[in-house]
Amino acid sequence: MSEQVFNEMEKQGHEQVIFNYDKTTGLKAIIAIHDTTLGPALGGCRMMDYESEDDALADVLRLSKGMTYKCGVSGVDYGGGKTVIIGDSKEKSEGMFRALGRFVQTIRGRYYTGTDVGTAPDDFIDAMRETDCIVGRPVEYGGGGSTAITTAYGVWQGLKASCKAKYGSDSLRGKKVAIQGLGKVGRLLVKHLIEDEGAKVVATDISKDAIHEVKSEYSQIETCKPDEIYEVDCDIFSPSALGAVINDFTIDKLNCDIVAGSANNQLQEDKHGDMLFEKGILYAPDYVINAGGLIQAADEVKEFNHGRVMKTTSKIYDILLDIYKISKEKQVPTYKAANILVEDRLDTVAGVKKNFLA
Ligand SMILES: NC(=O)c1ccc[n+]([C@@H]2O[C@H](COP(=O)([O-])OP(=O)(O)OC[C@H]3O[C@@H](n4cnc5c(N)ncnc54)[C@H](O)[C@@H]3O)[C@@H](O)[C@H]2O)c1
Repeated sequence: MSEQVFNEMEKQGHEQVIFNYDKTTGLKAIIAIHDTTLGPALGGCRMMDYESEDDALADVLRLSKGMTYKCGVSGVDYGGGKTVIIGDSKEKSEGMFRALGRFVQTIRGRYYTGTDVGTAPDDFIDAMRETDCIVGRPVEYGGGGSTAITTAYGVWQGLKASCKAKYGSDSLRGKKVAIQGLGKVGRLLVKHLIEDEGAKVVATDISKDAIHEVKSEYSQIETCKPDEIYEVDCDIFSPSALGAVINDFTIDKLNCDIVAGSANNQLQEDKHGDMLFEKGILYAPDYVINAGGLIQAADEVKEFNHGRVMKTTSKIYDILLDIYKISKEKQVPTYKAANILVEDRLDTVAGVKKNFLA
């Protein structure tokens, strides 16, 4: 087992993997720190009933590496980390999160964590009793509140940059955007598109209530059935519900010039990013365009400031333009261009840091 772990760490470039077991609560948590070139590692804590410890380890290694790229591209001074708790999220307890807090504290500021799938901001109130290294805190505890506002703002900026790259102008006036999912982020995106841009919106959701609520505010939007959204004749398809929506079954249905939305892991596999590129559909890499929430969480490490968060989030516009430029110059799909941008930043910062002792 340990040989396997080291092989994987070497292959994926991890710095540290910590196995934590608390004998009082039975907490089993793995913390992975991928890369701290840019600063302390940052990444949420996922709680899942993994089928095996190997599955949990594979997940934490994959997710922590992903955080290095997400932090790197967003311009924040943090590296990639992640925690997984092995267990049923219905069986959470104060003790478990206090124990997690104590383990995180032992890493002494090299890693900050917070909520992810299976955990909620309130769980970390217990962890905060034992550690200073918690982000995504409830507002009463110095947190920034819902990240949906920042995320939707960043997605809006990303849509504008994508239009600039594709059509030469960043105006969305008259552009048709097909939105999949009218949840916390999707409905705020509708607001930006209608009120700030004068765009046309076609939207769908599996929840009739969600559609009704958004329609009652913006009667001008069109709606369609959930499985019809891929085929809508539009300028931009904006996934804002689920992952893996760009896949073998949907890709030929797409009738858009741009794919740009908030959902995580939109490409089922990398090859689907290659296919979008070959079809001439501009893809805004998901971890870049949806980085607003991460930027907000990172800001909490110092002292949350809404204005600063929005300012940093607005840079998603320029970052995407840089990625599109690399993609065009090197003739590589945009998801690969984003990785090139991050790796260049890591090399530069590592170089600067080793030049002399500051
Ligand atoms: N909230 C954030 O700050 C944030 C940050 C980064 C990424 N994301 C990602 O953005 C996406 C949206 O986030 P959210 O916070 O709005 O989530 P949410 O749960 O509030 O909303 C998701 C919406 O999608 C709908 N939906 C589910 N399956 C659907 C389907 N098959 N077709 C159409 N609609 C469907 C749901 O009914 C719900 O209304 C998620 O993928 C999330 O992981 C969110």
